[in-house]
Amino acid sequence: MKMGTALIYDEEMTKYKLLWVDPVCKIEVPERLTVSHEALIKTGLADRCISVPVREATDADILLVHSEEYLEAVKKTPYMTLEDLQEFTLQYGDVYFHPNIYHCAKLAAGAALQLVDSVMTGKVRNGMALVRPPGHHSMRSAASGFCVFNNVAIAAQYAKQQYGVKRVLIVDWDVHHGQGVQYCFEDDPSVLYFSWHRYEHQKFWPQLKESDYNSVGKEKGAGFNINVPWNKVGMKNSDYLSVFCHILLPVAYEFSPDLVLVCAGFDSAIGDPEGEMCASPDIFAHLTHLLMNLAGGKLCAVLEGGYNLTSLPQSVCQTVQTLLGDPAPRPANLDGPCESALESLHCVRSAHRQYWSCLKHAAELPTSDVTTKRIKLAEEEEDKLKKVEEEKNAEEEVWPEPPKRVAPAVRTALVLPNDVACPDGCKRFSSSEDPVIVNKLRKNFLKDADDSDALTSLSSLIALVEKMERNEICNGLALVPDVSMAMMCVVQHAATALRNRVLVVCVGDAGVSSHGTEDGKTLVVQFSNREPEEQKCKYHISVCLKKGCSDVSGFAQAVLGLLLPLGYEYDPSLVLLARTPDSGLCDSVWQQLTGLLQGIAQGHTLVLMQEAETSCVGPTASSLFGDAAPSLGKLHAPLPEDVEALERLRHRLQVDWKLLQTTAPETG
Ligand SMILES: NCCCNCCCCCC(=O)CS
Ligand SMILES: [Zn+2]
Repeated sequence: MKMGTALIYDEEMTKYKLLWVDPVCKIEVPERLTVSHEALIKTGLADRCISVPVREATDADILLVHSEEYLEAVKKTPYMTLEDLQEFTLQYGDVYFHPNIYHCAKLAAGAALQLVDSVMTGKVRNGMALVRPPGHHSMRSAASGFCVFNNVAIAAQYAKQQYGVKRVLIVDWDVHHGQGVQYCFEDDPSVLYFSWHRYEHQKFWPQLKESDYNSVGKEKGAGFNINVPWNKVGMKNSDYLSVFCHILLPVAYEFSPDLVLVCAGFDSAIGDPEGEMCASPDIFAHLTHLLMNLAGGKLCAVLEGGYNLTSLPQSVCQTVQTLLGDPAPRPANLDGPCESALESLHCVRSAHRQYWSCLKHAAELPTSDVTTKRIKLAEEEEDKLKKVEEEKNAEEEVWPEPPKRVAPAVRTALVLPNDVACPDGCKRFSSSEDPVIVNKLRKNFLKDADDSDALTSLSSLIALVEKMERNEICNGLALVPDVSMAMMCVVQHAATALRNRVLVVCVGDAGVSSHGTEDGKTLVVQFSNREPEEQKCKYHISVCLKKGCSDVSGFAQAVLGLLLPLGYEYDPSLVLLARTPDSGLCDSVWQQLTGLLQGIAQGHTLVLMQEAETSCVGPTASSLFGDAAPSLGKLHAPLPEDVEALERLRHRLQVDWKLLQTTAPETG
């Protein structure tokens, strides 16, 4: 039941601008919206979306967050002279007013509400609103940071009030701290606010103590406010993905939101004069993908910041193309988080370990804050030297255009025994018996070479892999007589034919061939409840969970905090996902796994299942076809021994796999 993606845009929101000289505000220009919308049109993405009109937020909508006196004051601005507008602006910081900005601010908030309506009524699955003025800095009775009304905070309150939404997750990937959102929900356990932001030990705007990692929320809201401070500029894709895998996703799955709102600011992308970060626009394809299996796929992205008129439209397109379900591009060389990011990651995880069972075993804060101080002093020295350097070249950054993301003609192909029905939307696949393949199979694999249906399914499987390699088919599912044999067959074929690496994810106790793990052509990650004999090597990883995969939260944390980082760092061209009937995995967890893994290898996921598991064909096919996986519901605490085992395993593997690191290496 793949539903569409809403796109909300109205050119009226381009009709206000800065009317006087103000070096801080001059970057917030109407062109931000026009270049973004034009890029969506030029790339054909706009036409694939469902266009939803804006509306004006009503007074009642705005009063969900803001005070009457503030609203009444802003209402007067359309009638002000230029001098009055400048006078009025002076009472706030880093923001400007214009005769038409009140109108546009109502449209920006109204656009977010239209998006919530479209998603909550099931008219669309997800969507994006291109708006200005942005919202996440505005507070109950104050404008701030180019923001007038807090679009996303209003949308969250509206969703709770109008649709009885119990839990809202707000992900703020803008490079600034949305202090307005934090203040609005800091004592509210029904709204989990996550923000990363340039901080530089409180030296960066808005220079608030409460933007640091130890602001975790207040009273009942303690634990429901997560701040990830970036204490250096130049953060890259690895830093962003690490924080998603080791902080946001584990907590988000434990929280199990009914709705996800994104403060989609793109000033966290390379080239932006505000953020001065180095993450490439395609990272937003992955950030979006990683959120799309939460809340049954109900995701509303609302534009916040983004001031580089080249990286902004690129990032917007990457986000919308992922919302539409197109496969994400392969993440370019993820070389692990930097030391400063690891510091922040460590501090955030330890500040929140008392609130979230998935973080229970996170390492303590570095005991001697001497260490932290020493690191800080060293950093400050280093930064002073680099500062001049950075100021100069923030604007001169160059980066490659994000790679084209072509969705194959066929999305999902199934290799099924003739008596098993093919779910609608998917394509039944059987290969012409290619004699070359058949003979090779006969020779290498088949015990009794005349086992014709094994031969048929294996040769179809190989043919399917070749079509995936040629990007003619995106992903596939095969019901096979013998999962282990099929796995070995695909791995051996891939090792020779495919230019690239294969990630083998095995759920359950199928015998897994270690072929290709010695030279890294294959990475095997096996989940089971059997204690592994000594860990074989860097490319053959056994994850032992007490109750195997039947413990939802233990398995979920293993997938989010271990499998995903490994998969992203390994960056294979094919993901082989095999399950055996003994796996004990329930459908919804299996669908989450199948959904999440499609962010890797440009979505080339090949699922292998035992022929007997026909009941799992439907759920698997729907996930491969791009439907959001059903929510897992609130996760209870994983078994302590599982969390400890995962921490030990991660600690041991992080030497080889940098995306598994969660603490800064002990400084000497
Ligand atoms: N060059 C660095 C100086 C700091 N400028 C901060 C101005 C407010 C930015 C608000 C914003 O971008 C909303 S997303
Ligand atoms: Zn921003």
